[in-house]
Amino acid sequence: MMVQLSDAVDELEQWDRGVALVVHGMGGNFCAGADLSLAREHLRTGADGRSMCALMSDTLTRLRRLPLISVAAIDGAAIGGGAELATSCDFRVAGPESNIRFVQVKMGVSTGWGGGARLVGLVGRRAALRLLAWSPPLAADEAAALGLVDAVAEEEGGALAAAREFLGGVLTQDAHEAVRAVKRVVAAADVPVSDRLHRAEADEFSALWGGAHNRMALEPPSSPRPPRS
Ligand SMILES: CC[C@H](C(=O)O)C(=O)SCCNC(=O)CCNC(=O)[C@H](O)C(C)(C)COP(=O)(O)OP(=O)(O)OC[C@H]1O[C@@H](n2cnc3c(N)ncnc32)[C@H](O)[C@@H]1OP(=O)(O)O
Repeated sequence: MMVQLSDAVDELEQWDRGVALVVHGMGGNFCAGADLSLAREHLRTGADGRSMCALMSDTLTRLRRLPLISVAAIDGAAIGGGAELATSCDFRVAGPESNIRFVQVKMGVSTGWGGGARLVGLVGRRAALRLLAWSPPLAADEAAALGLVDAVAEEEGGALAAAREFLGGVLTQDAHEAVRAVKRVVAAADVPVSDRLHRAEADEFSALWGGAHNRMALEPPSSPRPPRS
């Protein structure tokens, strides 16, 4: 999935007539983060963790810098890397029963895909630290109150339709080139800072990935693991 996402962003970078993008999940959840089976079997060391961060940080940064207005349509769970993916979009629209949870600390790591730095930008320093260090499951209305979610759909399963509605004004006006231009202007504003922060975040992640706490947290649920809350 990570490679597919990167390939999808490659394609979107070539889409010169587009103006908007909605990122959504399938099967009732937005995204459950990294594939835990893959991580258990094939991503065992800090060096593996660094490679994963390099790919995902690059992919999500490129997604964020596309000259398209991007909206994450969040029904169900956006967990771990899924929460980081949600922060890489320009806006988030969530179902009323959705939850966003940064479980990284429970997994024995920090954020590593640039989501920590983006979260500070979205909700501020104190709220970001609370969401990252305590890992509470964040309900849609609380996420909206923090400014992490921009609109809450009327019913669960309705995030995709609500995201389309959210984008309505941008899609109907005859100013595609101008919208792409303002998105490029906004995206350029955070380039030097975000590149430096994402490297530091990947360093923190890879120093912890593959460590004892992380290995235990990656075990299947039947095995002993540290409590999540
Ligand atoms: C690189 C680290 C990165 C980070 O934190 O930065 C990560 O993303 S680590 C991954 C963090 N994600 C999780 O810990 C997700 C754990 N899963 C859940 O909380 C739930 O499964 C949930 C809320 C996504 C869905 O719950 P629901 O009740 O709807 O379904 P099930 O729990 O029965 O799950 C169905 C099926 O999917 C498998 N599953 C879920 N998440 C993952 C995952 N991340 N990787 C691989 N497989 C996953 C789950 O085991 C079930 O499989 P089954 O064979 O049917 O038992």
